Amino acid sequence: MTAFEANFDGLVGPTHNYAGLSFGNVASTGNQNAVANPRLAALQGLAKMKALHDAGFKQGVLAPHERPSVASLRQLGFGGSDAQVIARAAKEAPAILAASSSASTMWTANAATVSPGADTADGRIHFTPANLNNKFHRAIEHPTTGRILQAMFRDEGCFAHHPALPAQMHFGDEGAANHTRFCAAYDSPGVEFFVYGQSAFDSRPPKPSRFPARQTLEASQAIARLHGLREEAVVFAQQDPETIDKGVFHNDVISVGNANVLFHHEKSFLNQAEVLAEIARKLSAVGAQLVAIEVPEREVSVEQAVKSYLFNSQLLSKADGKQIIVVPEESRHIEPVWAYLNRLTGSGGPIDEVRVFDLKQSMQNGGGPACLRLRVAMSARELAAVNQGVMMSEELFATLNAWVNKHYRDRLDAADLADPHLLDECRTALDQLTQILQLGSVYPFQLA
Ligand SMILES: NCCC[C@H](NC(=O)CCC(=O)O)C(=O)O
Repeated sequence: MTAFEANFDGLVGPTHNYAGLSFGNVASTGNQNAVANPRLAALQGLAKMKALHDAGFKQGVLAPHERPSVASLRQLGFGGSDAQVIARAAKEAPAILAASSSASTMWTANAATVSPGADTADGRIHFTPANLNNKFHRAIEHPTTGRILQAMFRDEGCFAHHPALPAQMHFGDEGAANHTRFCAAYDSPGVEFFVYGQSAFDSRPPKPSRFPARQTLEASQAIARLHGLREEAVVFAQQDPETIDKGVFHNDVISVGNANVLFHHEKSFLNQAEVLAEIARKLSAVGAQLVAIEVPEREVSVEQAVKSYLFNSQLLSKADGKQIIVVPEESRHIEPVWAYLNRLTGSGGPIDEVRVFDLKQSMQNGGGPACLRLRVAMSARELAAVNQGVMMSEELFATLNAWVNKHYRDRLDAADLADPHLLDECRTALDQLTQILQLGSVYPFQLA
């Protein structure tokens, strides 16, 4: 194989907690004030990374951010020393302190949109960090995310970095969670599939009525322009607004694609038949045959898909050409979903193996296997140009496990967020992490 898809998983940060911050994400609001275990969360994520590395897949690590974000709190008028900033926010605005403390950067499917070099006008891999404009706790991620991505993908001959789109609802962008790429091979031209929740400048198409549509058509179109994608190799589709109202806050909760396969629910997109036909037509022009695996509502309902995160799975291509589906434990516990998975892998189709991971700490905030990873399709030359400090290995796994066990608490609730020591613990840990991952200085406390 001369080309690869590498998965960069978000390492869970030391402040992982359940603050109920994401209206429209039913797991997040449903688990508000549950007690979190940041150490376990990080170890669960690392175990998935290591298992996929051991199975022969290219696996990297994306570093967490400095939290609480003192800079954000200062911007909102909390002053004094760092400890005073936290004490004032805890007293006057605990909800804002909680939002500034979220470890939400673990969900790296929302870190950026990435277009491989085979698709872009200049042949480089293009990255645009997502502005995550719909939620305050996520909107503060992109400046540091951009610095970390640049520290990982430094080689200007291979990688191009754009700033996030304007931080405005018209250009709400949630990154790769709403983006899929189909192809015959990872280093041959593909079709990039952008799924949006609403059009910001056109009021005619239907919109969800209960929950927000986070991604706009106009944001997706801007990314396609910035990355220099060919019109004949791009498909835009609107997510079915009724499913957004049932808790499908990102497209990766209702569909997942890899190579020439699109695994999706019957209720994923508006005008679904036309969308699938357009993907198939554009994909055949680049030499691949779309295999669309559609799960009917009568076999797995949208509600069961949201509870189980069946579609928030990873599809990974094996050397034999078949694909593994990586699902969370919750998929095993919902009977119709597990029965479906068994039929799927026994059907003789492209997906012939299931791997199950316990990611409960992340799942309780609405983040499954697919949310935790950012995909970058690369040639062998591009892969060699990545900062090798972030690539998973036996040694890095052992180092990161020890690092987590040394620095992370095993219990964190809302009251703990007022503890000024938490910021010190986070900074000490991250300072070491940037050395382990060879990132240089990327955090506000390192740049001050
Ligand atoms: N791709 C999965 C993203 C999950 C994320 N959850 C959160 O931010 C919940 C945080 C909290 O409620 O504490 C979100 O909704 O954007």
